[in-house]
This record gives sequence, C-alpha cells and structure tokens, in this order.
Amino acid sequence: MFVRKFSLRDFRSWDAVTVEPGPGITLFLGPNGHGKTNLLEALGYLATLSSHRVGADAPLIRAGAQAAQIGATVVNDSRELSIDVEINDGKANRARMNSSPLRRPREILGVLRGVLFAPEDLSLVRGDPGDRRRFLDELLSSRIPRMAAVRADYDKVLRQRSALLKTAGGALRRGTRSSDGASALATLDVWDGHLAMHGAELLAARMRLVAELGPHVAESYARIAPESRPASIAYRSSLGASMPEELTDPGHQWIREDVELLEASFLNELAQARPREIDRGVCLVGPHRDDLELRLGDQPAKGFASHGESWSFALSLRLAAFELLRSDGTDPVLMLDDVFAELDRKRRRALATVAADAEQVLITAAVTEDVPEELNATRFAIEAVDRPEGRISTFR
Ligand SMILES: Nc1ncnc2c1ncn2[C@@H]1O[C@H](COP(=O)(O)OP(=O)(O)OP(=O)(O)O)[C@@H](O)[C@H]1O
Repeated sequence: MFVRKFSLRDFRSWDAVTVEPGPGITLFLGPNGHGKTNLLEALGYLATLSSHRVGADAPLIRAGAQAAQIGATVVNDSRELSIDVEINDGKANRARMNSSPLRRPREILGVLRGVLFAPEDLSLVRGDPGDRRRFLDELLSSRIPRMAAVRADYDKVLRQRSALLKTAGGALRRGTRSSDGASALATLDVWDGHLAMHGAELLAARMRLVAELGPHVAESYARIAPESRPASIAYRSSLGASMPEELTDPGHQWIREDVELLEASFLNELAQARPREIDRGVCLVGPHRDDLELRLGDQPAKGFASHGESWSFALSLRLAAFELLRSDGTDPVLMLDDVFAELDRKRRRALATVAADAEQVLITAAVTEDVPEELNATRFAIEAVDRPEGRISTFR
C-alpha cells in the first residue's frame, strides 16, 4: 500500500499543501519546529482517527481557522481509494470516501494502514496502561475495522454504567433508597450484561492480537538488541481469577464459544466486584482496566529497562505491528518521525533494513546525516515562513 497523494488544509502549521510522495522512501527535511512532524501526524490521523501527540482534536486545527482537512489517495494492490476527514472545532468531525459522505468518520479506518514510530512511543514502555491499550486498539481497528465500533459501543456502555454506579453508591451512602438510587441498582444488571457482551468481544480480539504479535515482538527485539535479554509481551486482564486459564495460552485456537465463555467470566467477575464498585463509584472490571505487560527476561520492562532498552522495546512493538499488518497481505505505510537521531548505529541499521524493504516509507529528519545512507530517498525540504496569518509551513 502507498499514499499516492495527500493534501492538508489548515492542519497545524500548514494552510494548504498537496504532497505526492510516490512509493519507496520519501524524506521530509527541515529545521526543528518547521512542520515536518505535522505532515506525518496528519497521515497518522487518517490511519487511526487520532493524533500520536495529543488526545484532543482542537490543537490540530491551524490557529485562527475553524476546521482542518486531511485527504489522501491510497493505492492498494493497484486499486485507488480517496478518503478525507474534516476536523471541526466544537462540532462533529466528518469524513468522506471517494467524495461520498460517510455516516461516521470511523468508516474510513482500515483504508490507510500505517505504522508510525515517533519519539512519543517511549511512553509505550514507560507510560500508563492507557498508552499500551491504545496501541492495541489502534492496531486492531486497522486490521479489523469493525473493532472500532465494538470499542465505541463498549465505551458508551462503560460511561452509562459508571454514572449508574455513582448514583447507586451515593444513594446507599446516604442510607436512604431514593428513587434514583433504587432504580440505578435495579438497572445495573442490564448494564452488566451490555458491558460483558461488548467487553468480551474486545477482550477476545485483544488477546488474540497479543498472541499473534508476541513472536514478532520477540524477533524484532532480538534483531535490534541482540545483546539484551529476550523480550516478551502478555495480556493482563482485570478478570483476574475469573479468566478461563485455557484462553491465556498464546497457542490457543480461538472459536466463537470462547467469546461466550469470556462473557460469562466477565459477568462473574462483575458480580464479585459489585460491592467494591458501588463503594468507589467506578467500574473496576473490563478491558478499560487491562494492560499489555512488557517483559525483558523475567523482569517487567517498565521500571527496570534502561533508556536504550526502552527505546528498543518501543521500536520492536512498532516493527511487530508492521510485520503483522504485512502478514495480512498488505504492506502498511511506514512513518518514521525523527527517530534515527535517537538510535545508535546497530538499531539504526535494523530499522533501515525493514524500511528499505517496505512499499512506502515517509521519514522526517532535521538533517540528512541523521538518516542512514542506504535509505536513498526522494527529498522534500520544509521551512516555516512568517505571514500575516501566522507562521506557515511551506516546501522550499
Ligand atoms: N494548531 C496550530 N496552528 C498553527 N501552528 C501550529 C499549530 N500546532 C502546531 N503548530 C506549529 O507547528 C510547529 C511544529 O511543527 P512540527 O511539530 O511538525 O515540527 P518539526 O519540524 O517536526 O520539528 P522537530 O524537528 O523539532 O520535531 C510549531 O512551530 C508550532 O507552533
């Protein structure tokens, strides 16, 4: 797969630009802060509907503008598809495919499959579980676009159920069964059912993903840091003792009934956790509480891995995602945001080997010396110029 053309309007520091990168390697060069990462961030947004740098959409809209637009024409197996997204300030975003409006932006997921590796990825190793859950869910939605809807449904139920837990908890603490509290308790069972249904589907998909990703992570890490200890990953579920043990075996062959089994286990764990949940007013069980455990040898990477090991692990996770998407039959677009300067010679070479072989690679760097020579690239020089409307990025 490759992006034949992409256009931005009022995205970050870009007012209007169209880029035709072509397959192979493209290098975006320019001084710090001149708008290189903004280009990859925009493509990353088309691939995942989120930024790898910020949680909210507002900073993506150019200062002074009302909306940002990102569009791309993607070539996959000689078939072209165009997608575009309008990011709005204060109202819902909109998306189109081949110029036809879509009901929901998430319907474009899966069209552009990309793997973006950036300095922020250190948080995959050192950050909160939420960063790792996001990594898994974005990869899931890229491989199985329907999973974005499952995640959205789960989140919706989670919000409703959490609100109910607070109402129920408040009523019980006051010692009176106000009508609000009583009806909250009565309807919790129904919400438990919804949460377990969507949650089991998400959980099963994540567990299968981790089982498939594991060997790729171990292999990538061994290639990047052969002198280090072996790297492994495991899914840590909040179902605790209710989790059926056979499902945790990475070699387990999943069948439809396994999801039903997970759903029953989920309900069981919810029943046990209910007094604690009502007491604390939060939902303590489910995929929103889970983590992807990263280990080096027999130690957790978080808190134990050195800076270099953490970088290698983060890179291995992204390379594993790349290999997994590739094994599905399509090379994803590989985006490397200012990462070579952070890597030592050996790790640069390992990354360069993968990049040299990918269908399309988009790289940002401050200077050409940062990029390994073997990545012979088409180059675009970027600079920011001061205009009455602000500092705007352009191609030199
Ligand atoms: N919403 C926005 N509106 C206007 N300009 C913005 C907006 N968000 C960010 N910028 C500008 O974009 C620039 C940063 O761009 P970017 O992160 O792409 O830099 P870069 O070239 O990748 O730099 P580095 O090499 O340091 O990573 C900054 O000058 C910042 O002020």
